[in-house]
Amino acid sequence: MSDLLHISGGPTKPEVIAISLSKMDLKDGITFYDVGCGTGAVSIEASKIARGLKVVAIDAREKAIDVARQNFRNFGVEDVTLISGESSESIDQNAEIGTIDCAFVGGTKNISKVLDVLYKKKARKIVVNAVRIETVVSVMNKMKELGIFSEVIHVTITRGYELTGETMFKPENPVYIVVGKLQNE
Ligand SMILES: C[S@@+](CC[C@H](N)C(=O)[O-])C[C@H]1O[C@@H](n2cnc3c(N)ncnc32)[C@H](O)[C@@H]1O
Repeated sequence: MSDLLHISGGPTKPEVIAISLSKMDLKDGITFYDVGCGTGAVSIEASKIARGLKVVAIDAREKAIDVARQNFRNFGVEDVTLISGESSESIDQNAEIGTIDCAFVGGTKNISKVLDVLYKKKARKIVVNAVRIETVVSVMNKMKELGIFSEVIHVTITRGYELTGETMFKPENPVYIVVGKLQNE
């Protein structure tokens, strides 16, 4: 198996991906949006959970799209549409977008507009990762305004590493996971 190609800002830590995806109830054949996909690591893990996942991966950085494309090829993610652009505009303008079952939002620029557009497209489950407290508060407030706020989780990971033949632990930056779902979910 190839190593995942990295890019600045990514990949999302595997433990954070695991918790985020556990909130989505992924099932075979559903449509999964990776908003601010970076390396594509989240879509790759989601594809391991649900066979036949239809992935739509969006990033505003051309470099991220190139890296994600290579990672998808290397990890055998086949049913994937890559979109280069600002996600609030790309999702809104893409007339072909049908159902959005689950959306993972790892890139929070213009987050209020992104949430508006995901709500407009009736995304059933939305999971946002954020690291800045101001972003967390605005995501929570926006989800409450839309009537979709479900829960917020603060995740800290402390990873062991070897030091002089023994084991020390080093904390990584905390991540907040904000979950939104449509009322009937
Ligand atoms: C923290 S990185 C995402 C990491 C990714 N989940 C991974 O595992 O590699 C955030 C990414 O979101 C993108 N991004 C942020 N806001 C965006 C937006 N509104 N539309 C499209 N891409 C966005 C950035 O270009 C960046 O590549």
